[in-house]
Amino acid sequence: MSKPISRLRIVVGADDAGYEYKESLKADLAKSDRVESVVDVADLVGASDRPYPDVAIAAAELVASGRADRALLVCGTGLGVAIAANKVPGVRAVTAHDSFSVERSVLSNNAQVLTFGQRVIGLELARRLAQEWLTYEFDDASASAGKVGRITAYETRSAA
Ligand SMILES: O=C[C@H](O)[C@H](O)COP(=O)(O)O
Repeated sequence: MSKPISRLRIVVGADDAGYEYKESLKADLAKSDRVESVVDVADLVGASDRPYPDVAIAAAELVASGRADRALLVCGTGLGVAIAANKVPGVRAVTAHDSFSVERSVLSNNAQVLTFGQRVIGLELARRLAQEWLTYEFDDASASAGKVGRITAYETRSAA
Protein backbone atom coordinates (compact mmCIF):
# COMPACT_ATOMS: atom_id res chain seq x y z
CA MET A 1 0.00 0.00 0.00
CA SER A 2 1.39 3.42 -0.87
CA LYS A 3 2.08 5.94 1.85
CA PRO A 4 -0.71 8.51 2.20
CA ILE A 5 0.40 11.97 1.17
CA SER A 6 0.68 14.55 3.92
CA ARG A 7 -1.84 17.34 4.12
CA LEU A 8 -0.03 20.57 3.53
CA ARG A 9 0.10 23.90 5.34
CA ILE A 10 0.52 26.40 2.53
CA VAL A 11 1.36 30.06 2.52
CA VAL A 12 0.38 32.13 -0.51
CA GLY A 13 1.58 35.56 -1.51
CA ALA A 14 1.77 38.00 -4.37
CA ASP A 15 2.75 41.51 -5.26
CA ASP A 16 0.37 43.79 -7.13
CA ALA A 17 1.32 42.11 -10.44
CA GLY A 18 0.26 38.69 -9.15
CA TYR A 19 -2.72 39.58 -7.01
CA GLU A 20 -5.52 38.17 -9.18
CA TYR A 21 -3.86 34.79 -9.71
CA LYS A 22 -2.99 34.54 -6.03
CA GLU A 23 -6.61 35.10 -5.08
CA SER A 24 -7.80 32.44 -7.50
CA LEU A 25 -5.14 29.92 -6.45
CA LYS A 26 -5.84 30.58 -2.79
CA ALA A 27 -9.52 29.76 -3.31
CA ASP A 28 -8.60 26.51 -5.07
CA LEU A 29 -6.17 25.50 -2.34
CA ALA A 30 -8.75 26.14 0.37
CA LYS A 31 -11.02 23.58 -1.32
CA SER A 32 -8.39 20.86 -1.73
CA ASP A 33 -8.40 17.80 0.47
CA ARG A 34 -4.62 17.76 0.20
CA VAL A 35 -4.40 21.09 2.04
CA GLU A 36 -4.58 21.46 5.79
CA SER A 37 -4.42 25.26 5.90
CA VAL A 38 -3.82 28.29 3.72
CA VAL A 39 -2.28 31.47 5.05
CA ASP A 40 -2.04 34.63 2.97
CA VAL A 41 1.07 36.72 3.50
CA ALA A 42 -1.07 39.82 2.98
CA ASP A 43 -2.89 38.99 6.21
CA LEU A 44 0.42 38.79 8.04
CA VAL A 45 2.24 41.81 6.67
CA GLY A 46 -0.89 43.94 6.64
CA ALA A 47 -1.11 45.01 3.02
CA SER A 48 -1.72 43.46 -0.40
CA ASP A 49 0.52 45.82 -2.35
CA ARG A 50 3.90 45.09 -0.84
CA PRO A 51 6.93 44.81 -3.14
CA TYR A 52 7.65 41.25 -4.20
CA PRO A 53 10.80 40.80 -2.08
CA ASP A 54 8.87 41.58 1.14
CA VAL A 55 6.13 39.12 0.25
CA ALA A 56 8.49 36.34 -0.81
CA ILE A 57 10.79 36.67 2.18
CA ALA A 58 7.89 36.69 4.64
CA ALA A 59 6.48 33.53 3.03
CA ALA A 60 9.85 31.80 2.82
CA GLU A 61 10.55 32.54 6.47
CA LEU A 62 7.34 30.74 7.41
CA VAL A 63 8.53 27.72 5.45
CA ALA A 64 12.07 27.85 6.83
CA SER A 65 10.80 28.05 10.40
CA GLY A 66 8.51 25.05 9.88
CA ARG A 67 5.30 27.03 10.34
CA ALA A 68 4.33 26.24 6.74
CA ASP A 69 5.17 23.27 4.54
CA ARG A 70 5.12 25.09 1.23
CA ALA A 71 4.62 28.47 -0.38
CA LEU A 72 2.91 29.39 -3.64
CA LEU A 73 3.93 32.86 -4.79
CA VAL A 74 2.94 34.99 -7.75
CA CYS A 75 4.47 38.11 -9.24
CA GLY A 76 4.62 39.40 -12.82
CA THR A 77 7.07 36.76 -14.00
CA GLY A 78 7.48 34.50 -10.97
CA LEU A 79 11.18 35.29 -11.08
CA GLY A 80 11.50 38.02 -8.47
CA VAL A 81 9.61 36.11 -5.79
CA ALA A 82 11.76 33.02 -6.48
CA ILE A 83 15.00 34.97 -6.25
CA ALA A 84 13.93 36.62 -3.00
CA ALA A 85 12.61 33.40 -1.43
CA ASN A 86 15.86 31.62 -2.25
CA LYS A 87 17.74 34.11 -0.07
CA VAL A 88 16.10 32.61 3.01
CA PRO A 89 18.34 29.81 4.30
CA GLY A 90 16.87 26.36 3.85
CA VAL A 91 14.41 27.42 1.20
CA ARG A 92 14.41 26.08 -2.36
CA ALA A 93 12.16 28.12 -4.63
CA VAL A 94 11.52 27.60 -8.33
CA THR A 95 9.53 29.23 -11.07
CA ALA A 96 7.83 26.46 -13.04
CA HIS A 97 5.28 26.97 -15.77
CA ASP A 98 5.06 23.42 -17.13
CA SER A 99 3.87 20.16 -15.69
CA PHE A 100 7.17 18.27 -15.80
CA SER A 101 9.10 21.05 -14.09
CA VAL A 102 6.48 21.31 -11.37
CA GLU A 103 6.78 17.56 -10.77
CA ARG A 104 10.58 17.59 -10.70
CA SER A 105 10.70 20.69 -8.47
CA VAL A 106 9.32 18.48 -5.72
CA LEU A 107 10.58 15.00 -6.62
CA SER A 108 14.10 16.00 -7.70
CA ASN A 109 14.75 19.24 -5.87
CA ASN A 110 12.54 19.06 -2.79
CA ALA A 111 11.58 22.66 -3.53
CA GLN A 112 9.11 23.95 -0.97
CA VAL A 113 8.27 27.09 -2.91
CA LEU A 114 6.61 27.27 -6.33
CA THR A 115 6.24 30.55 -8.14
CA PHE A 116 4.18 31.64 -11.12
CA GLY A 117 4.19 34.71 -13.33
CA GLN A 118 0.78 36.23 -13.86
CA ARG A 119 2.11 38.02 -16.94
CA VAL A 120 3.53 34.78 -18.34
CA ILE A 121 1.05 31.90 -18.13
CA GLY A 122 -2.70 31.64 -18.39
CA LEU A 123 -4.77 31.37 -15.26
CA GLU A 124 -6.19 27.95 -16.08
CA LEU A 125 -2.71 26.51 -16.57
CA ALA A 126 -1.56 28.02 -13.29
CA ARG A 127 -4.56 26.52 -11.52
CA ARG A 128 -3.94 23.09 -13.02
CA LEU A 129 -0.23 23.17 -12.19
CA ALA A 130 -1.00 24.13 -8.60
CA GLN A 131 -3.32 21.12 -8.28
CA GLU A 132 -0.65 18.83 -9.70
CA TRP A 133 1.95 20.32 -7.33
CA LEU A 134 -0.13 19.21 -4.34
CA THR A 135 0.09 15.57 -5.40
CA TYR A 136 3.89 15.31 -5.18
CA GLU A 137 5.87 14.55 -2.09
CA PHE A 138 9.66 14.35 -1.89
CA ASP A 139 11.08 10.94 -0.98
CA ASP A 140 13.95 11.25 1.50
CA ALA A 141 15.08 7.77 0.49
CA SER A 142 15.28 8.63 -3.23
CA ALA A 143 18.46 9.04 -5.25
CA SER A 144 17.67 12.75 -5.41
CA ALA A 145 18.00 13.19 -1.65
CA GLY A 146 21.78 13.15 -1.64
CA LYS A 147 21.92 15.83 -4.32
CA VAL A 148 19.58 18.11 -2.41
CA GLY A 149 21.68 17.36 0.66
CA ARG A 150 24.72 18.79 -1.09
CA ILE A 151 22.88 22.09 -1.51
CA THR A 152 22.03 22.08 2.18
CA ALA A 153 25.62 21.19 3.07
CA TYR A 154 26.92 24.12 1.06
CA GLU A 155 24.44 26.41 2.75
CA THR A 156 25.55 25.18 6.17
CA ARG A 157 29.26 25.59 5.30
CA SER A 158 28.81 29.06 3.91
CA ALA A 159 26.86 30.19 6.97
CA ALA A 160 29.61 29.03 9.39
O1 LIG B 1 10.18 39.67 -10.79
C1 LIG B 1 9.49 40.68 -10.55
C2 LIG B 1 8.07 40.69 -10.81
O2 LIG B 1 7.74 40.31 -12.11
C3 LIG B 1 7.35 41.93 -10.39
O3 LIG B 1 5.99 41.59 -10.29
C4 LIG B 1 7.46 43.12 -11.31
O4 LIG B 1 8.65 43.74 -11.08
P1 LIG B 1 9.01 45.12 -11.83
O5 LIG B 1 7.88 46.07 -11.58
O6 LIG B 1 10.29 45.54 -11.17
O7 LIG B 1 9.18 44.81 -13.28
